[in-house]
Parts: sequence; structure tokens; C-alpha cells
Amino acid sequence: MRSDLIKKGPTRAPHRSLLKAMGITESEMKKPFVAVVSAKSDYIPGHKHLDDIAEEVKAGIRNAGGVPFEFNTIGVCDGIAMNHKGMKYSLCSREIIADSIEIMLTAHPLDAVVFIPNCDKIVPGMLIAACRMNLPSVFVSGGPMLPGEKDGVRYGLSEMFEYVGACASGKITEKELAEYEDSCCPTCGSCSGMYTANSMNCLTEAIGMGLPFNGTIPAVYAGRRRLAKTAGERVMYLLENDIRPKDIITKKSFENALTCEMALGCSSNTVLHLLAIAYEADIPVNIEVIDEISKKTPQICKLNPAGKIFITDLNEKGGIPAVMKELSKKGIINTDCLTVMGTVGDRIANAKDADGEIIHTVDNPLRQDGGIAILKGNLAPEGAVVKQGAVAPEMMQHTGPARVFNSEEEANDAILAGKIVAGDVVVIRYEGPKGGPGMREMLSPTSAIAGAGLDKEVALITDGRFSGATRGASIGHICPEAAAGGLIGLVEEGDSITVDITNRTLTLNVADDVLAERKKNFKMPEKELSGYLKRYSKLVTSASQGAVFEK
Ligand SMILES: CC(C)(O)[C@@H](O)C(=O)O
Ligand SMILES: [Mg+2]
Repeated sequence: MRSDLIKKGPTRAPHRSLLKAMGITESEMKKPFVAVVSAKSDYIPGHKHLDDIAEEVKAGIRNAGGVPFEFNTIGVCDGIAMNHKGMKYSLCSREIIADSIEIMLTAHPLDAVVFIPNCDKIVPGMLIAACRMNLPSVFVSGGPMLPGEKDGVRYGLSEMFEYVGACASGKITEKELAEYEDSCCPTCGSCSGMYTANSMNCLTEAIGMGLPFNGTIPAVYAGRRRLAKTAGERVMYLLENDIRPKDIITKKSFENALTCEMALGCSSNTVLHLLAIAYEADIPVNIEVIDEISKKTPQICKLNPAGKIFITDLNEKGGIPAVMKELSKKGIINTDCLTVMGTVGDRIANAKDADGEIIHTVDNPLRQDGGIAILKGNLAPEGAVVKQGAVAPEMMQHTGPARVFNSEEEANDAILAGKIVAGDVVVIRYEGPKGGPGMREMLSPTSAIAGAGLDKEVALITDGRFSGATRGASIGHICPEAAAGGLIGLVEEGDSITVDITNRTLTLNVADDVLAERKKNFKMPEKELSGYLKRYSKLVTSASQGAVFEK
């Protein structure tokens, strides 16, 4: 046992005395020690209840003969961090989470791990750690929140952000805004749409590291507790049979996750996170591979923010196993992949058939290609990302004048003040991984545009990223970013920009000699940085590499 490093032999008497100080008995000393890595936090609605989940996990570990030890990680609620300096600390928390788990699992050697994430960056942070440590591991997330409801209409955090724009443009009153605020988030759990947290939890299931329905059973259902207990029991089986993350996370299981990402219309952030996990696991997945899978995968689900279907609906119609079953009919799922419980084929054998409404059939998909597209062009030679499944048909091809802003705040103020008009292409730059630093999510500006009723007439492009709750012609992750010398830094007010999502291009319609002249006179704006962000800005790679730290 790995934990024997601190348990066995006369030299470990001091170590055992410290273990005994925590109540560990002689008989427990002979059993496997299992880490329960929970991101419990009183300050994240998606994590508020994770102590309950951790208790079930520990019961499952004990049921199966292990000794659980819990430790915690940090976590950022992107909703609370949104639209202020706090969001600069969101993406970069992913690397801290991964590194802090490496520290704990090495300083305190344990034999196996159950990971309990829920919200956006905690899931990939823990998946990166699982690949790095490669100890037998199972993931069980906290589960999604139930959707909000007012006057018989369901809604999520996506609409809540849009109501701010609706209120600013006089479409709803402040009293109505307050009523929406009261009913939007009725339970704990990750926000109710196919936003980043739920996207990542569904993909954890698709890649095989979570049990069936890990991505979709609501946080407040008893089924979530049973899932947690089963995860605790299951990790002991994986330990006994020496099944490790790198036996499960392979090129083929990555293809399954990417195929599900496209079929589900996941958050654009999943591109960043899957690239980062692949990098950690040494699996050759890059932006081109993602684009290839996007081109051949039909989108068969369309959830909020692209519509009024929520994760709880997907759960009732058979969840990810049913989605994978339907996709397998097209031959685009690798059914022989191993998971933490059985093969993907076993899961499909027990899955429901697509209902045709929540989960469309592959013969009658919502679109022939995937929910996410990679765009390239002079503005994004290394790629840009759009959640095309949430773009209005009239915005799939759009040319308009650039309205240039050097920060999210400047753009948001202009939109809320009514300064952006139909036809405009809002450009928000110096918000990339290096330039922000931290690659903030532009949910407030995209929601202000949608809330003002301009989402069918205005496009937004940025070297920052988006929330999973963003909809509309919002093109992010422009690489290279402005702070790395990308062309987005040379765009001037009024320049013509063409966003052609159908043909997957992003073009600045300005002659090369004019751009060469601008480049000569260009001066990079300076930002005063300190603390972790200063270090992060120096170390982080581009979004098309997953915004990772190089190994
Ligand atoms: C706050 C949200 C909705 O979680 C967002 O940060 C996302 O990325 O989906
Ligand atoms: Mg987010």
C-alpha cells in the first residue's frame, strides 16, 4: 500500500502516533487509506452541501473496508466573481487546485481518492490532479441546482444576468428584477443550465471517471446521496483491481468526451479544460482535433441558456448514458472504453432510448455539426471558440463595424448606456489569460446585449472567455490574445469585421499594409500587476493550449 510509507516499520512509530492522535486504531492502520477530496465551501451555492456528499462517500469507503480521510480545496463561484476583479482569479484557481491536491496526496500518502467537485474550475482542477497522481480514483460531483420558476416559467442564472440588461433598457421594472432574484436559485447545487459546471460534470461521466448520472442527478435528490455512497464503495474496487485514471482517460475516452461536448452543446469553457486535462495526461488532443470532432458530431441536445430545457429534464430522459447510446448509433462512440464502473458499452446497454425532444435522435438532430465551433482567420490564426448551438440563425454570418474596448468594464458600461447599436461588433481585448490576466468571463456584457434585445443584431468578439450561461454571437478565446501581440490589439473603432460561423472564419477586413503601419506604431498598454496574478501572467500559455502552465 502506498500509505505504508507512513504506516509500516519502527521508523514510522512517530507517524503512527500522529495518526493515533486522530483516532486511528490498530485495525484501521492495516486498511487502505482513502482520500476524500472535497471542495466544500460556505461561500459557493454549488458547494454548500458538499459535507453531506462527503459523509456518504466516507460511509461507502467504510462499507467496503477502507479508512477515509477528508481534505478540502479552494473554489471560486464564477457567478459571485462575475463582472469585477474577482473573475481574474477564477480560471487560475484551476492550477492552484490541481497543485494543492498534488501537495496533499504526496505529503500525506494515501492509496486511492474520491474527488468531490461541482463548480466550473474545481472539476478540471481535480481531473488534472487525478491524471497527475494516477491513484485509483472516482469522481462524484455535488449535482445541479433545480431551475428557478416565476409565474409558471422556468429560468436559470443565464436569464437572471439578462434581466439586468432588460431592466437597464426599461423592459422590466426593478421590482420585477427583485422578484426574479428571489426565485432564480431555489436550491443548492451547480447552476441549473448546461453552463460550465454541469458541462464539466457531464463530461467527467462521458470520459468514464464518474458513475452513470454523475452529471445530471440534482443536488437535492436522494439519488445524489446514493451515488456518493456508491462512489465510496467503488473506489475500493478500483484499488483492489489496480484500475487507475490513466487506464480510463485515453485518446479514445477523450474522443467520447469531445463527442458528447458537441452533442450536448456544452459551455465553450470545456474547450479550455479538455485541452488542459489532455496536456496533463499526455494525450494528443489539440484545437484541430476538437474542430474535426465538431464537424462530424450532430448536436442532439439544446439546454438552457439556448432554450428552456434544464439538466433535471435531461436526467429524467436518461442523462448521459442515453445521449451516448443515441450517438453510438452513428458509430461515433468508442464503446470499448473502460470507466470507473464497467465499459461505455455496458452503460449504453442499460440506457434509455432518446425521447426525441430533450434528446433528439441522430437521424433528426438539432444541427448536423456540433454545438461548439472553432473559428480561424487573420483575427484568430491560432483559433477562436463559439458556442454556435446558442447563436440565433440570423447571426451565423455577420459583418459590422468594430466597437473597441480595452476591458470588460468599459464594454459593459457602453452597452448598459445604450451606446451599442444594431449591426455593431463589440471587441473586448486585453482580457486573455496573460493580458487580463486570468481570462475573465464576459457574461455581463453578453447578457446586457441579450437583455436589451440586441442578440440577433450585435456580435461580440474577445480574447477573454464566456460563461456557459452566455448565448448569442459571442466569439471568445481569440488566439493569439492582444497581450501576446495578436491582431485583435490592432483593431480600431469602425473597422469592418466579418464573423462567419457557418464557414468557421473570423476576419478583420483591413488591408495588410494598413495593419503593418499600425503595428509599427503600436504600444502595448501597461498594467500594474501584483501577487498571484503577476506570476500567473508570466507563466500561463495561450487559450488554444488550454491556458496551462508548461510542465
Ligand atoms: C456562473 C456560471 C453560470 O457558472 C458561469 O461561470 C459558467 O461558466 O457557466
Ligand atoms: Mg464559469
